[in-house]
Amino acid sequence: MAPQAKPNKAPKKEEKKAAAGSTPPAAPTGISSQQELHNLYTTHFNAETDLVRLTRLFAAMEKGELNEELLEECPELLEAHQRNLKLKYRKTILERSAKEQEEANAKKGIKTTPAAGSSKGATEPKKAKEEKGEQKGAKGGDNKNTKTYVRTNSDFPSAPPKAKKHDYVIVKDFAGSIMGRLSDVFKTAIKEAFPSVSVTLVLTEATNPKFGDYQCNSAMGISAALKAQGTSKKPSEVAAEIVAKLPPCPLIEKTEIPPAGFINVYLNDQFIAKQCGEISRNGIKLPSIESRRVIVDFSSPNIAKEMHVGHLRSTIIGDAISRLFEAVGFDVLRLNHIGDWGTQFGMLIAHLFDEFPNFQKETPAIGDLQTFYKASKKRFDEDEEFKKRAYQCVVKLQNKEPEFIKAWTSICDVSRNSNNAVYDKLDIKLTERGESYYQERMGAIVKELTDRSFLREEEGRHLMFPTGCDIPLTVVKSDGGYTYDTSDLAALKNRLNEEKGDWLIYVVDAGQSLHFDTIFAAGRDLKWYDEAVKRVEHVGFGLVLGEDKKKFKTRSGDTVRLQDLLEEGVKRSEEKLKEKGRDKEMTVEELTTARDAVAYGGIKYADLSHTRTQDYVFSYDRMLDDKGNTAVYLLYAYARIRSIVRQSGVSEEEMEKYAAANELLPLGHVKELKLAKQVLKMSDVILQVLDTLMLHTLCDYLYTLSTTFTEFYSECYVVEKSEGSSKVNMNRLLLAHITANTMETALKILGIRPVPKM
Ligand SMILES: NC(=[NH2+])NCCC[C@H](N)C(=O)O
Repeated sequence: MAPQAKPNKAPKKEEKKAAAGSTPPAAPTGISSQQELHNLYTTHFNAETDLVRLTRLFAAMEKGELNEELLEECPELLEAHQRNLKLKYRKTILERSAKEQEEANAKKGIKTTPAAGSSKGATEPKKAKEEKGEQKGAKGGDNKNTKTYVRTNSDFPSAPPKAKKHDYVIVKDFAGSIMGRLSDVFKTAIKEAFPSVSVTLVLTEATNPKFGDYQCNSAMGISAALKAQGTSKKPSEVAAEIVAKLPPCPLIEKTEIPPAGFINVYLNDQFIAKQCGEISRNGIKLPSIESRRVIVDFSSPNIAKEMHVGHLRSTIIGDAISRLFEAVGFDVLRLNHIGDWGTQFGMLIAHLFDEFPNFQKETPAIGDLQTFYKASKKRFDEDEEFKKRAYQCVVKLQNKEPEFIKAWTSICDVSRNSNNAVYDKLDIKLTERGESYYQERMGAIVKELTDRSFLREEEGRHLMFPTGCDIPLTVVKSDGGYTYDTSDLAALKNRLNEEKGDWLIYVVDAGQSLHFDTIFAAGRDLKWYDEAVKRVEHVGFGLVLGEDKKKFKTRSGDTVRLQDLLEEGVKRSEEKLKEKGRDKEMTVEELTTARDAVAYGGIKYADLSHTRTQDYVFSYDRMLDDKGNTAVYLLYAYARIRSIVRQSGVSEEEMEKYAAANELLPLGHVKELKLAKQVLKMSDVILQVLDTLMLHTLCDYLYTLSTTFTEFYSECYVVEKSEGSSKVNMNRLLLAHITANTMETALKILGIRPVPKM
């Protein structure tokens, strides 16, 4: 966050050191133990220093102005503060999921004690909306090919709790979505069999092949709902009645009802053969979803401060989310909301004038911006005259005086260049739209809030208190300046109204969840958007930790430069490949491609394969391990499948010909079927990730896909050799081919470059 105001400035580090380290007054003579007294004085003196420090922190805390910089003076408090933010974040998530559970139970007729903070009023609108959704689904159902299917969270009960309402991700065409098609028939059957009860469909993948491929677990809920209506029916009876009403469905081979009342669903082999045939003819088809204009705010580092690992997480996650949206045909605007405005530019500009007086004529050779920042900060803290000049620079910059704009641009350019180097390496595309972009718009926001009486003045500051939020937004500071809150209000309105975003996403560390909750609450209070129509959400993530489980830092305790981190990854990845003797089998270009794919893919995958909301430990050794759920493993697995296909000697054209001539890809071996079913799950995984924005689900899927391939390949020959002659099993070859294609699609969504040779 670009600090825009620093009212209760922390004392200079040097001052602090001097105070704590100065010699205590000499002890009076005549005391038995001089040393003891000396110690006492020292303790007292240190306690007093501590007291001053804590009082200052306390005062800031009371004003709600505690920031990380101030907290750095007290590491314990800083840690507690961060823990507190995280706990608050988790609490919100838990409360929301409790509320959802309560709503689901209410629908099933199960009574629960209301969760804290939930009310009747809160559950009702959702229900009404769901009913509206159902109607929409029924209406769209008239047209066979373009069904409108309104998904609700409960279609994927295994999904993590939701943060926001998701009812408006509308699937137009199921393409390969097995879950979608099964939901459709089960919903129809339930509605027909039990028109009086409204329950949410519970459909899951079977956890064990003993229970079939999928399971419908709605009978228990319906049985409970019927009981509440005065009818007694065992879940197994309910299940039987549902099954009796199932419309004919080519997907289903058979169903089974164990005594507990589950409905086990077995997929039809013909259907699998048909789907696989279609994929081998037409390629992987992802479900088609009603197009959305999505705005993804990610990466968003601050100028003048090096991009750090937190920004790296945002960059990797935000890019993968954007790629996912692009893959399903959304209109995506990738925004880099960089911190390029604020009072810190005063000291940077003043320093630039001194260090590079010629900056207007030639590009200043600032080199490392972090060093430049540190130097100017030191002067700012130590030199009153410089500080005064820095403030004047801020005013002149704000007045848009050309010389100052030029200086600001030069500084931004340096930062931009070093960030772009990182983006280029990682194949990341972003549109830069930093805080400065909202300058004029912030004025308009303040006017709107004032005119509509949303601001309250307190000690010269203009605050907004959004409904249900503990901490107000500081819209105007006492010195008349704007804050991070103001720019985010302006950005929110701009993205909703001017950019016409249907879905706004902010990929920012979980520590800022309070900030975003408050901003979004303000947007709703101001009626800028309706939650039922637009999805606006903070996609938070945990910290990056070092192998010591502490915040990721260099040995000397500095922030790790991303350039260095990437370089180190490349170095280690090359060493790894050489260790395996790959350099002897590949050309120099092939080795470089593989090296970079492993290094950058490894870094991305290590991040994406961890549950987003949790902290994760950054470890080169782990990410470059070729065993387990890692990018290296997947890249090897992928290259191996491609090589199996290549070595069969069957060309792409021959495969295409075969696929065109055979509508079905008949598969009989259990391992063939297992692999085919895993391939066919891709669409459902995509839909699930669209709902949750939890990319580790896609990683898990990929990993299972490649281990399933290994199982298949160890039992099923693609090329059968007997007595000098060899015969290619074309169905298996095509199955291998579509497995590799599926992997490629998924890897690309994750932003990982698949390489045909490793
Ligand atoms: N719209 C936003 N606030 N986006 C995120 C900005 C992140 C901010 N620059 C930081 O480094 O913490």
